Amino acid sequence: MKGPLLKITNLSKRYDGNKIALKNITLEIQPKEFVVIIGPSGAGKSTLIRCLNQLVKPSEGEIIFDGEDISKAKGKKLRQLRGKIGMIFQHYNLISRTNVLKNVLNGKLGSVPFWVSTFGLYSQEDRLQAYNLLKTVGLQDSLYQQAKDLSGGQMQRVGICRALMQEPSLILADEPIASLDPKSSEVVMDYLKKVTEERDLTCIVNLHQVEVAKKYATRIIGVREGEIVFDGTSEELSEDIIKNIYHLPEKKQEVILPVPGFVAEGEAVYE
Ligand SMILES: Nc1ncnc2c1ncn2[C@@H]1O[C@H](COP(=O)(O)OP(=O)(O)OP(=O)(O)O)[C@@H](O)[C@H]1O
Repeated sequence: MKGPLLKITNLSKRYDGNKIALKNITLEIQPKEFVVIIGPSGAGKSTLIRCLNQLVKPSEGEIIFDGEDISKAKGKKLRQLRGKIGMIFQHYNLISRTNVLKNVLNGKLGSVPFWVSTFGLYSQEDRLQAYNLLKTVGLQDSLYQQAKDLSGGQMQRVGICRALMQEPSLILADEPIASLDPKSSEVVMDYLKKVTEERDLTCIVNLHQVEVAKKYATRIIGVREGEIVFDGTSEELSEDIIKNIYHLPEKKQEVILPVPGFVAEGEAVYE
């Protein structure tokens, strides 16, 4: 593909008509990039990722994905574009009382008639594809286990397979390791990086952990208060820049005056 996979121009998001979560974001993402978005809580990372597939409706701006404006797409067109974007969630979003194989096959939902999924009539080819994906992430022995019986790390590996089942060109991962311990986080990130590289996919991941971002990203975007304040490589992300991304404007120190006659709990009163 020639040109960027994503071209975001003047993207803004205002929640409830007033809370500004994104301010005029302009950004291009090239095919095969592994982009990690970092920034403090409330910076707008999730909003940015979710605007890309219209899980959150942008207030202003344009998002050209694969040559088409996804920000204005509706109905069939939107479903078709979303079909090319796999999504991975912090809380996995698996069907807990359904087995691993069926959860992965659900990735096909957008591209098969409803009765195929309702009655579990997936083709042999689809089943084989799901099995091969699960094998890639080391879960070939858990096909018939219910999702609820898996560990968090295993659930997220199923989440990765479900996203890949769509055969997307873009993967969006919204805090994929925020609920995992460091070891499982590493396993999940290793697999995510491996499967996206092997398939030449573009990946955009939101992360809280700067060290993890530096280890995996080909490009890091720092967001602060709805704006991009850094865009560069892991090597370029210096300590000072990290401080700047995570630094919030200093709040005015509130002076708390003692209330006459008030005695705090546990406080001794000396006459
Ligand atoms: N549905 C919503 N309605 C109103 N305000 C929202 C909504 N979702 C997010 N916000 C606000 O928009 C801003 C950006 O939130 P967002 O979740 O995108 O940040 P974030 O960087 O992903 O934070 P975190 O790392 O904590 O998930 C925050 O001030 C948040 O309170």
